[in-house]
Amino acid sequence: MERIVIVTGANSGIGLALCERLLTQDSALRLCLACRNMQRAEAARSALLTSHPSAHVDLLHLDVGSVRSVLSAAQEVQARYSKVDYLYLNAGIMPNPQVDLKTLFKGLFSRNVVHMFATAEGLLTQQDRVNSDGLQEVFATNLFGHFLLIRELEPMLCQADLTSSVIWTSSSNACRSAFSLEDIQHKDGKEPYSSSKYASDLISLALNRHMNSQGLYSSVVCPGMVMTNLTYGILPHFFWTLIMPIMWLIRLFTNTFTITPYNGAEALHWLFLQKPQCLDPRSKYHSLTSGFGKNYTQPQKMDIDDSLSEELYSALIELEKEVKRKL
Ligand SMILES: NC(=O)C1=CN([C@@H]2O[C@H](COP(=O)(O)OP(=O)(O)OC[C@H]3O[C@@H](n4cnc5c(N)ncnc54)[C@H](OP(=O)(O)O)[C@@H]3O)[C@@H](O)[C@H]2O)C=CC1
Ligand SMILES: CC(C)CCC[C@@H](C)[C@H]1CC[C@H]2C3=C(CC[C@]12C)[C@@]1(C)CCC(=O)C[C@@H]1CC3
Repeated sequence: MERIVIVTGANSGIGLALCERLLTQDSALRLCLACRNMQRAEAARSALLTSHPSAHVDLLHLDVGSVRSVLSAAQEVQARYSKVDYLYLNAGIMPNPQVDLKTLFKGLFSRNVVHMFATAEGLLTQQDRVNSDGLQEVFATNLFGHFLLIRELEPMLCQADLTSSVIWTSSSNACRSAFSLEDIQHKDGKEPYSSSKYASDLISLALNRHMNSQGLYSSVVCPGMVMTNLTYGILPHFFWTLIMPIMWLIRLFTNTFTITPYNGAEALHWLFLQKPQCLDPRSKYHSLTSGFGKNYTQPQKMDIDDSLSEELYSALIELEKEVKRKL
């Protein structure tokens, strides 16, 4: 039977590289690029069809940061397909990032240097804003829109005698200290990105608890440090060009500098090949690249607990009711 794969944020970076890899793996699958900008989506589709002329590539308009858009995209999916086998929740933003240069230079000469380059913990802040649904934009895009999408697609993901995989592109920057149950949208802090990624780790665990019995399995991935539009937004372009040789050098000391979108998509691709029932709901699957350029996937236990994940799950269900009431 034809497998249906939906990828959010598929028009660039890791999402687009994943699409390329999936089509190389299985040219018979039906790939749906779920994007907010249809011009960019069309360009991505053309690029994919150039390398895979007989592939089935559909486009879906989806702005994950907008409740209305998520609801209508979910309806469109139900009208087009009879089921969804893989749902890659990959779209993400990091608006107005700022690097704390003092922490960076201190870190460079400390024992924590490898950890700092791997996670950027304490190194990055962002300026968030409220979107037209009255939600914090980073939370709405990176977490809540995707959560709503899963909820709306439940009948498509939970089919009798079939399993489905929901795969979140999380991050090594997901940090427990950035997340608070009292402020799930991270209105009051300066690390909304880190908070939203930690929340996705928690939600994945809760989804497994609630949905495994219906055939839905959720996993989280860390693609490593990848050069994409998102990372190019952190420092000026010329600076990245200047330090690029240093980046390749850093790879000799940490396997988390995957650098290219192709390498970053390694774990996302690897999960496509696994039986979802055999995966560990408490592990994050990391894309890693060795100093010699060899790609591999490694699971690492996450710093998450059941009660926190359950409380966040309930909070999101409540928020879902609230936003739907307001429509
Ligand atoms: N690059 C890195 O080092 C790392 C990235 N990640 C995560 O990987 C994922 C992919 O990012 P990456 O490839 O790096 O960066 P890109 O900016 O290249 O890709 C992000 C994608 O998400 C899309 N997107 C953003 N907002 C929305 C929205 N509201 N609705 C629909 N699509 C949206 C973008 O579309 P558009 O082109 O229209 O903006 C784009 O296609 C993100 O979740 C990111 O957090 C995690 C760890 C490390
Ligand atoms: C080479 C150095 C002299 C300068 C680079 C320092 C920082 C800009 C980077 C060090 C670790 C990086 C990192 C990310 C962004 C760029 C760094 C902070 C991410 C936060 C990008 C998005 C993620 O989800 C995780 C990445 C972790 C590592």
